[in-house]
Amino acid sequence: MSALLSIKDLQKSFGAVIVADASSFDVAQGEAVGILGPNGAGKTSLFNLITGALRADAGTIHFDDQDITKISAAARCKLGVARSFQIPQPFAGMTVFENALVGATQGGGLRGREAEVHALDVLDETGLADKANMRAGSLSLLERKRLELARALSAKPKLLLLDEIAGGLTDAECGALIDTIKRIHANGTTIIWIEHVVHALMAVAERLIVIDFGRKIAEGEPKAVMDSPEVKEIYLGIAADA
Ligand SMILES: Nc1ncnc2c1ncn2[C@@H]1O[C@H](COP(=O)(O)OP(=O)(O)OP(=O)(O)O)[C@@H](O)[C@H]1O
Repeated sequence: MSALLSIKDLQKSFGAVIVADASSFDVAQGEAVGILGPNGAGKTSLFNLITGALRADAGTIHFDDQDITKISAAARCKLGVARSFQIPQPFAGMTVFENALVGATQGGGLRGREAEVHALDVLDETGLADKANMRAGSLSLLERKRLELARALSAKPKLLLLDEIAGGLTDAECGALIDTIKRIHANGTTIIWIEHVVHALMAVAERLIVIDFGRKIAEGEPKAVMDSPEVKEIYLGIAADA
C-alpha cells in the first residue's frame, strides 16, 4: 500500500513545551491507525499540525503526493483532510442537515442538489437521518459525537482524523459508534484515531502509535504495542520490571 500521509521529522514547541519532537510516520491509503498517549503528550497538536491549524517549526507533511507543510487549513481540507474535534463544535443554531451541508459545500466543494444528497447520505451513514431537522444545539452527547463525524465526512475526506470521539459515552453508545467507524473504514476512508478509550481503538485500529512528550515511543501491531514494557511503563504508569 502506498502512503497517503507521510510525516517526516516534524517539530513543534510552545516555548519549553515540545508537542512534536522529530515525529516521523506514514499512514497507508485505506489504513486505520490509532494514536495513544498520556494527557498533554501532543496528540491533538499533531492533528492541528496535519490539518494546518498549527504551523510546524520544522519537518514536512506530505499528503496524497503533495507537500502540504505550508499550505492553509482550507486548502488541506479541499485536498481531503478532515477532522472531528474532541469537544464537539457544531453550528449550534443550525439544523443537523445544515451542519452537514456546510461541510459538503465548503469542504467537499459540492453544489446544489449534489451537496444536499451527499449531506443526507452522510447523515444516513452516521445514524443521524432521523435528526436531520433538529437544531444541533439540542442533540445528546452521542448525537453530537455523531454530528462531529458527519461534519467531517460531509467534506468527502480521503483522510479522516478522529479526536477522542468515544470519550464520555456509555458502553452501548461506544459500541454503536465503533460499528459506525468500522463501516466508514470498510468503505475505504483512511482513518487516524486519537483515543483514550483503548478497547474502542483496539476494535478498529490496524496499527497503533504511542506518543509521549511529542515523541513516538512505540508503533506497530496493536496488541504487541499494548503489551510492550515501554508502553506499560510510560503510558499506563506500570514499571517495566514490575
Ligand atoms: N496553542 C497552544 N499554546 C500553548 N501551549 C499549547 C497550545 N496547544 C497545546 N499546548 C500545550 O501542549 C501540550 C500538548 O497539548 P495537546 O492538546 O496536543 O495534548 P494531548 O496529547 O492532545 O492531550 P489530551 O489527551 O489531554 O487531549 C499541553 O501541555 C498543552 O497545554
